[in-house]
Amino acid sequence: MKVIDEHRSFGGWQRRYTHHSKTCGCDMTFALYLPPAAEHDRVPVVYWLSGLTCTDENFVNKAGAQRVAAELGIAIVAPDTSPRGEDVADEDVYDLGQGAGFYVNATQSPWSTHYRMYDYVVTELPDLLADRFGEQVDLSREAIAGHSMGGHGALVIGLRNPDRFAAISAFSAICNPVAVPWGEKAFSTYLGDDRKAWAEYDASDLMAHADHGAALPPVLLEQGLADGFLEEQLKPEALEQAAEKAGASVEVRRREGYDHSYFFIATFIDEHLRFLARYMGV
Ligand SMILES: N[C@@H](CCC(=O)N[C@@H](CSC=O)C(=O)NCC(=O)O)C(=O)O
Repeated sequence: MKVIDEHRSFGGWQRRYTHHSKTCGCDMTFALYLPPAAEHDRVPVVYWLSGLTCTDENFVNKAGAQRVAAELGIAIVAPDTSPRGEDVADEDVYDLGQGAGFYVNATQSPWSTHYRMYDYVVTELPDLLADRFGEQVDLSREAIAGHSMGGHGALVIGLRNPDRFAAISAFSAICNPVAVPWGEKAFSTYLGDDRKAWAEYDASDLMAHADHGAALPPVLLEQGLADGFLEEQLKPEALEQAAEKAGASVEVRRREGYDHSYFFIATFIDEHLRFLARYMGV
């Protein structure tokens, strides 16, 4: 593993790392913010999953999360959004291929060779953190967050691993991907035609069929009402209905005038990190 960039930030360190991923079969990049508290204590970890077209850098450079992460004493790890490289399958569109991994384990050729973002985020990345940063981060206190495609990833990963993740934060999330164009396109390409396989990666479906909704991690979902993707792609109402059916805790905050951009995320990221921190015992 190599450090490829580092900056002092609010008394801590914002770094980028590259490493070979066995799961994805290529080099992967991730960003890690370590707050000043990590110099003397093991701090809880928030995973941030970004959206379509993003790398590990968008959140780090645009969300302005470091100030409150430093204050609360939490680490934030932000992986890239897909495997990358010349040998990695791709499409010349923004919503499929590199930059659009959708946090699934692909089963269809040629995607299944490298596109294993679910396993990368759930297993390989935490194992790497435990191995390399075991004195700085406390992996018994984890929470997960994300935006748009990454909001979908955070919801699915959090809901499928309720014993691991204390809480879930999502901005402008794709809440019901099996029922919207972005999700239908990605899932039919990566997972094939069997819609039963799709349901394992649909937050609303997972929540609606949960045995014990009250045992799921609490969700805070932030949604701008001037978001151009809201009607066609995001469907927060499907998650709310599923939560009601399951008895799960989902709070959707609808914000007049806010769009899909990082200006929206930057406005409310402090509240979301405080929400996650509370459930991680900070
Ligand atoms: N057609 C647009 C769409 C790309 C876009 O809006 N990406 C969002 C995430 S959308 C859902 O996953 C994003 O976060 N962009 C990066 C940013 O820094 O704003 C396009 O190609 O631009």
